[in-house]
Amino acid sequence: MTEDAIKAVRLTKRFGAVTAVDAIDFAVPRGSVTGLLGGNGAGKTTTISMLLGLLLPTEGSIRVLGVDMARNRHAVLPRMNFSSPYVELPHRLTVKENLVVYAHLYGVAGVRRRVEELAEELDLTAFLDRPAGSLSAGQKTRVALAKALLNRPQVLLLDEPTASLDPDTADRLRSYLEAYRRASGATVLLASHNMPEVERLCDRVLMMRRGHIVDRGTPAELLEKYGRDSMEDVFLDIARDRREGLANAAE
Ligand SMILES: Nc1ncnc2c1ncn2[C@@H]1O[C@H](COP(=O)(O)OP(=O)(O)OP(=O)(O)O)[C@@H](O)[C@H]1O
Repeated sequence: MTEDAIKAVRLTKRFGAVTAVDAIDFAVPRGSVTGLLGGNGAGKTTTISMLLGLLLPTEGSIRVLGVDMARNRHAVLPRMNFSSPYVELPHRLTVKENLVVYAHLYGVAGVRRRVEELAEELDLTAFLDRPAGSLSAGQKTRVALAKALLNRPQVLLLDEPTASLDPDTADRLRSYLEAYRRASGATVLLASHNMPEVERLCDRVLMMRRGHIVDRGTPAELLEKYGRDSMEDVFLDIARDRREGLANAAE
């Protein structure tokens, strides 16, 4: 059994003349929380979409939990899930109806109990019977995370999991994700622009720029490498390609 929950080799996606993801290699170790970072348009969402099988790679391969996604993704999709602010739940269904429908789609055992459990844990009970379309952005984000956890995924892909949450709710959600990871041993790949979140949650990060992975390591390794005190500054150095400049200045 491979140690890596996700392994991508020469993964590439082109949209016509645009190469959104350019022959990237990376591995996400089992049980890790790995941050996928990069500025707007770096290729994070495209990468996550390929990992989920929502977009077909132009070239390259992906293995998730040892399964080749090109050949056999249906063997592994039930053990995965994702949350993204870009995916809307059906608006007219209530929150509870949405969660029940998705739970059935995912083949969850004990649907009502699982929905109640998540509603309690993610503080959704006050609006379970409201149409999903009537929720605030922050409430939608929590419902989307509940949807992503219905099947207790072993591989969880999160695109901006705390976008549009107030600091208190975001903090509680991060604690919840940490507890979920500890209890389940799940692997998490997290795209985020929130660097304090990355420092708190991620064991390691992959830094993307213009379709390439331009650096990687643990947050501590990157802080040391760039001589910075915060991941925010490391992010800016990498996004603006300042490392060589810094290295030259140090010489
Ligand atoms: N369907 C598409 N057709 C054409 N170009 C696309 C398409 N999807 C993404 N792109 C382009 O691919 C590049 C990578 O986009 P992607 O959404 O993966 O970036 P991202 O890192 O997730 O950015 P953000 O932080 O802004 O969400 C961008 O240049 C984008 O315009």
